[in-house]
Amino acid sequence: MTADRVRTLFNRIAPVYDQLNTSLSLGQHRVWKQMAVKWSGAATGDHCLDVCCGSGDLALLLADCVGLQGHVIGIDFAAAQLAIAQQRAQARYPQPSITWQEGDALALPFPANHFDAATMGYGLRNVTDIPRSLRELQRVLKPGAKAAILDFHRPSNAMIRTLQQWYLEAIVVPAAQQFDLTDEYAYIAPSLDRFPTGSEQVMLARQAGFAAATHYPIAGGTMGVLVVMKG
Ligand SMILES: C/C(=C\Cc1cc(O)c2ccccc2c1O)CCC[C@H](C)CCC[C@H](C)CCCC(C)C
Ligand SMILES: C[S@@+](CC[C@H](N)C(=O)[O-])C[C@H]1O[C@@H](n2cnc3c(N)ncnc32)[C@H](O)[C@@H]1O
Repeated sequence: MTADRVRTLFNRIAPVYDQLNTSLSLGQHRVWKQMAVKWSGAATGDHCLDVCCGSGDLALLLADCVGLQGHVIGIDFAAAQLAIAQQRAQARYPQPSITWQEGDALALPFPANHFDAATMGYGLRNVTDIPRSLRELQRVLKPGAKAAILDFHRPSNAMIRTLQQWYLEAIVVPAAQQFDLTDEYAYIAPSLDRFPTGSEQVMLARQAGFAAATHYPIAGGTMGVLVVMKG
């Protein structure tokens, strides 16, 4: 799938993206995102980056960590997703210290060695060049800084893999049908088939220049968090 088609897909699903995530994961996606933010090491006063921020879930959680003394930049190339993120942030008091920026994860508009921590939630599987995205993430982190990359993947356990595929086919795609988004949500399954396993992600992270990389399976192995650190 080309970058333009990915952008179009996420612009199209933006109005119902959050509500479907919540209903389809029974609210668990918030827990998985909180885990990723915790593992990023973001702390009070930090300057953090949320890559492929979408409607802003992880950026808003990062902002809670860094407080008003810190700052978070959420970057995404789907304007409709960023508009939702902006609305959600503006509904908060006090206004979180976040900048929403339209941009490409494959060419981050930031200097090298700039961020204290970063997150990427369900974004790495959707970029068109995973090694380049990892190299960009490594470039913009400060030495010693970490990033937590949360995403789905195919579990190694055959029974859980079958259950995951059943859930996607029998629950997720039919649920999207009510919003005429069947094709958009049917994209998830083949995207999982193409996505590297946990150990492959670790190898890709090391090849991208990260000094350390560990993959933590969560949600019964249907997802995972790749925690990387810049040397
Ligand atoms: C926040 C979640 C998914 C984000 C997401 C990621 C994508 O790449 C998409 C692509 C196209 C359309 C939508 C998305 C998208 O929303 C996770 C929660 C929502 C999931 C759709 C729920 C699916 C649950 C998993 C398949 C795990 C099943 C567990 C099994 C029953 C053991
Ligand atoms: C599944 S959403 C994840 C959104 C959010 N991180 C979350 O956890 O809900 C994937 C996001 O990645 C964005 N995306 C995909 N490829 C991108 C790229 N090359 N540059 C910037 N954003 C990209 C899409 O526009 C979409 O908003």
